[in-house]
Amino acid sequence: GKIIKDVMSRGDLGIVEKGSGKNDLQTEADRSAQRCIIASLTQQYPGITIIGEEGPSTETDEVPSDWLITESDPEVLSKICPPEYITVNPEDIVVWVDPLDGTSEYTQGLLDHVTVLIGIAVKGRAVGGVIHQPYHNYKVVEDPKGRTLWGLVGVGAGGFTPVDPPSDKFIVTTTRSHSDGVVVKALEALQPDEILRVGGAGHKVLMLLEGRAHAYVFASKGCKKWDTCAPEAVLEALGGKLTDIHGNHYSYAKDVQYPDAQGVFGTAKGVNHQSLVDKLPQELRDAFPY
Ligand SMILES: Nc1ncnc2c1ncn2[C@@H]1O[C@H](COP(=O)(O)O)[C@@H](O)[C@H]1OP(=O)(O)O
Ligand SMILES: [Mg+2]
Ligand SMILES: [Mg+2]
Ligand SMILES: [Mg+2]
Repeated sequence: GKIIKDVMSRGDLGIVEKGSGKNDLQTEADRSAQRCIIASLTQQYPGITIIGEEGPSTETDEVPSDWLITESDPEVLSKICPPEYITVNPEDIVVWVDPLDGTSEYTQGLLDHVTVLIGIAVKGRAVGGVIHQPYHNYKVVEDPKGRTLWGLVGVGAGGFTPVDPPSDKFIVTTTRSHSDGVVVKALEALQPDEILRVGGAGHKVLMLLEGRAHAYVFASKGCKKWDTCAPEAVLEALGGKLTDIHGNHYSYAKDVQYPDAQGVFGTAKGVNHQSLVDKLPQELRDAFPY
């Protein structure tokens, strides 16, 4: 988070177009935050698989020593770890890193849409996640400290206070920078009272966790495994659900294809996920085959 803020305050974002479609940018903040996270995790956990959005690191990728994070969150360490995670083999663990989610919005100054996502998959299932929001409350406080949410399926979550969505209306959140005709068709099928178009997969799941929307619906193949692993784990640790638009969980095993090719469908705790999925017309679902 600090690296992301430092790049922004220096003013030269170093934007590169990744060229794989519209609004697919990378900045110096994406590159540096990924080097920090991957170097820190690799040093502490050499036996696991770590996959980052900005590609594999190179041998020349020395990071400054003060970028190597070694401390742990005492709140998390005070919890009792479920036995299935204690005995898990490092080979069965994949960590999916999105060093900066919401890059488009970052370059446009919509800073609270930005999150840092670190998702932990065990045997292909997204079970652990950290969502760091470096600019949380930046419009209200002068020098925002940011906040860090975490969740582990079977343990719970922390770093924030969950809120239930309102019961008198139905609010859906979706993309603001990667929309198209199919994305809109899916929203229309759900007949929401309100649509909140905001950036970032992490940020949209925050909207579900804080009761600002009931569902996150993106009928498009633009998201990738690092966008959804951490958000899925935190959401599900608190009783929500995140799947593809057919209602099936993605695998986050090390050999999967990166795109979330069947879209994203997330719901807050207490929302009937399957009955919302069932509202999508068959012809729309047919556009997202396995
Ligand atoms: N077409 C796309 N090309 C590249 N990235 C995408 C695309 N669609 C979604 N994403 C990624 O998923 C996130 C959520 O999408 P959206 O904000 O449109 O709802 C984006 O911030 C972006 O992650 P990132 O910013 O990490 O590259
Ligand atoms: Mg990106
Ligand atoms: Mg992302
Ligand atoms: Mg990213």
